[in-house]
Amino acid sequence: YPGFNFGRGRGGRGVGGVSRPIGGQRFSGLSPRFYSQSCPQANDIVISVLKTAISKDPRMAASLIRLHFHDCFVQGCDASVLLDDHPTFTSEKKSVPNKNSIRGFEVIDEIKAKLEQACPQTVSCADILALAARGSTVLSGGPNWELPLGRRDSRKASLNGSNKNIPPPNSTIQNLVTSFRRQGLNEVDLVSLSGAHTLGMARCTTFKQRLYNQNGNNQPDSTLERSYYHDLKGVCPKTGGDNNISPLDLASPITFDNMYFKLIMSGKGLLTSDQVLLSGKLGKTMQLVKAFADDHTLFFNHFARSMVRMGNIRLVTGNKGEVRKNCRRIN
Ligand code: HEM
Ligand SMILES: [Ca+2]
Ligand SMILES: [Ca+2]
Repeated sequence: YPGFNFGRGRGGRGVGGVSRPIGGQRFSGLSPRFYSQSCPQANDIVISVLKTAISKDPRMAASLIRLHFHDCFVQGCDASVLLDDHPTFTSEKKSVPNKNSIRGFEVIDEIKAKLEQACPQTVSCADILALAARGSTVLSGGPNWELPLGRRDSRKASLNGSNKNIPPPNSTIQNLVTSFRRQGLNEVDLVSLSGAHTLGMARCTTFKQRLYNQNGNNQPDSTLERSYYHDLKGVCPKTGGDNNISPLDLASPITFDNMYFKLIMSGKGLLTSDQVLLSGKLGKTMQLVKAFADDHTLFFNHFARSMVRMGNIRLVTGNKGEVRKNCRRIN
């Protein structure tokens, strides 16, 4: 199809060369068959490394899914999140949402090393993040989907973008909708992608405010269920313990299921940003939380679709990019 720049992994141009906004379902310039000639074993290699990593550390699946999210929301899905400090930019690893928080870099390095052996300088680090997120979802019991590939790696990172674009855990529902909309994602994407919190852990510092002073009146968040509130105080005391961790889904933290939404229905969402999907008085997100709590297939289908949409976020203009040899450094 003319103008589609098929398989070249640049994207950002719509039909007839007209600039399009990022994200959404608009054509991304990616293809699920991008590596079918150049590296047909790419996904198998990813899965085999993931299997070992997740069996050693079951939380790793969660951490890798989150890494893809934190990449895509900053300059698009270009592996900017993987870059270490460089003379011309500061690593995104130092941003407020990422510092002492994101993990999984060693697993990405291991996947990259195996892929460089099998197919030198072929599979981008940005695609590795997307493949690792999908593989982690599947290996945790979640949905599978056809994954568009052909992303290119950035030649810079944006610490500032990372601080600005990744929403904080105390976000209001309006903040969340705005933040997702800025990436070309809608309320449905917000709710389905938040369902990734069916896996993984969060530090005390990310939910402490809810326990002790949610509204500046030294009172807990009234939307927090009582017994859960008491349990959380045990993990997260008023002073200290900031790095203690608690599961985002207390019932099934290493299984990808719709338990997250059931817990929100009973006032047991961990973060403000989780609970406001229901309590924020926004009809659309409230209805979706209920629908996903009732129907796990509906959630799985939406999650898969929204992951593809998130994975398509890219810059409209910008550098040509490259396929990095080492995900931590530009070539
Ligand atoms: C809607 C806005 C979101 C907010 C405010 C948010 C916030 C957070 C916070 C604060 C943590 C805990 C971090 C820590 O304690 O260091 C976390 C963990 C996590 N987030 Fe989100 N998140 C959001 C959306 C997403 C999305 C879209 C995904 C993926 C599609 C995602 C996947 C995860 C996962 C899997 C974890 C657990 C990570 C681990 O255990 O290592 N989150 N999130
Ligand atoms: Ca990025
Ligand atoms: Ca779960």
